[in-house]
Amino acid sequence: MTTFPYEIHATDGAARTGVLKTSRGDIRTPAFMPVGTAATVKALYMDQVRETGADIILGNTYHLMLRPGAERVKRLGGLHKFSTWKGPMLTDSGGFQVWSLSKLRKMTEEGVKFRSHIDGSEHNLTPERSIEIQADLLGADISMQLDECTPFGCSEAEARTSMELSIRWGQRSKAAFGTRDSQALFGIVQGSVFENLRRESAERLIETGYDGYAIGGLAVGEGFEKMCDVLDFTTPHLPSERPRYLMGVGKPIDLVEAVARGVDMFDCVLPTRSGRHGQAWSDHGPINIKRAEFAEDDSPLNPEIDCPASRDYSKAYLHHLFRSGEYLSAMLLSWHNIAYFQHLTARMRAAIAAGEFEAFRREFRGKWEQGQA
Ligand SMILES: CC1(C)O[C@H]2[C@@H](O1)[C@@]1(COC(C)(C)O1)O[C@@H]2CNc1nc2cc3nc(N)[nH]c(=O)c3cc2[nH]1
Repeated sequence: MTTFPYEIHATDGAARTGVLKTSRGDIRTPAFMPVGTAATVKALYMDQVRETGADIILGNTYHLMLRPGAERVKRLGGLHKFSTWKGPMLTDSGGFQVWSLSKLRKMTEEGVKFRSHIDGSEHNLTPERSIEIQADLLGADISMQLDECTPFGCSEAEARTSMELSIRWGQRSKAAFGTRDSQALFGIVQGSVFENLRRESAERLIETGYDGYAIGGLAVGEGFEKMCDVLDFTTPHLPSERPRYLMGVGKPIDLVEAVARGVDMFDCVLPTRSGRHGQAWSDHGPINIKRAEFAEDDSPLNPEIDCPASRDYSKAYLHHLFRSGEYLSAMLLSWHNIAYFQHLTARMRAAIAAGEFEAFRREFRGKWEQGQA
C-alpha cells in the first residue's frame, strides 16, 4: 500500500498543521473539503472553488453510481476530467448515503442491496464494488472503505456488531484496493459513543493498515457535547503520523473544537446547502440574509475574506436577490460560505504554526457564544 506522505509542520497541544502530499497536489491541513456530491460543488464553478483556497473536494459513490453511472463517468475520462476539478478528490464509499437516502435496502454480510431513490432501480453495493467504483471508475485520489455508519442511540451490543462488520468490510475493501502507486485508502472508525468500542475499532483498523483514518458514526444527531466526548477518547488511539478525517462535520465551532482534539480533515454540506437557503456563516454563527434587517444594510458579508461574494456585494443586494428568487442568490451565498470555511481553516493553520491555537480557540468561542446569545 503506497501511502501519501503526510508532513506535520507544527503541533500546538493536540492540534496539528501540515501537508498531505498527493499526486494531484498538496492538501494543507487542517483542511475543509467542499462537498461535490453529483460531480459539482452546487452553484459554484470549479475555478471559484479553487480560488476559495480549497485543495480537495469530496465526491459520492452513491450519487454517481446511480446517475450518471460509474461506468459512464469512466468512459468520459473519470471524475476529474468529467467535472474539470484538477486537484485531489476524496470519495465517500456509499454506505452512509444508502442509509440516509435510499428507502428500500437489505443488509447482508456480502453488502447492501438497495433501490435507487431516483428511479427505483435495484443496486448491490459490496466492499469490492465500492472500491471498483471509487478507485477504478471515478478515479478518486482517496477512497473510503465501505462501512456501516452505526445509527446514534443504538445499544452497545448493536454498536459492536456494526463496528465488527465495518472492520470486516474494511479488510475486504483493502484487499480489493490492493497496492496502488498514486491512490490512497482510508479506514473508518466506528463504535458509536462507546469508548471501548472506539478504541477497539481504531486498534483493529491499524492492524489492517490504511493511509488515513476517518472517524465515522458522528454528525448523526448525537449533538456537540457527545461528539467532543467521542473525539476525546478516539483520536488519541489513531496513528499521529497519518491524517485523521472527521466525516460530515460540521459547523464552524465543530471544526475548531475538533482541530483542538487532533482532527485534520473535514467535509460537510452545510456551507452550500445552507447558502442556498439564505444562511451566511461567520465566526458569530449564521445570519439569514432574507431577514428584513438586511434590506438596507449596504455592508458586505465579510471584507476580510478575499472572495468577491464576501467583499464586493452588499447584504441589501443579497437580501434583494433572495427575496426575488434570483439564481445569483444561491450562487453568491454558497460561494461566500465555502470561502468562509476555507478562511477559517487557513486561520487555524496559521495559529497552530505560530503556537497560538489556544488563543485563537478562546477568541473564536467568545465570538461564537456572543453570536448565539
Ligand atoms: C444526509 C446528509 C445529506 O448528509 C449530511 C447531512 O445530511 C447531515 C444531516 O444533518 C447534519 C449533521 C447537518 O448533516 O448529516 C450528514 C453529515 N453527517 C455525516 N456524514 C457522514 C458520512 C459518513 N460516511 C461514511 N462512509 N461513514 C460514516 O460513518 C459517515 C458518517 C457521517 N456523518
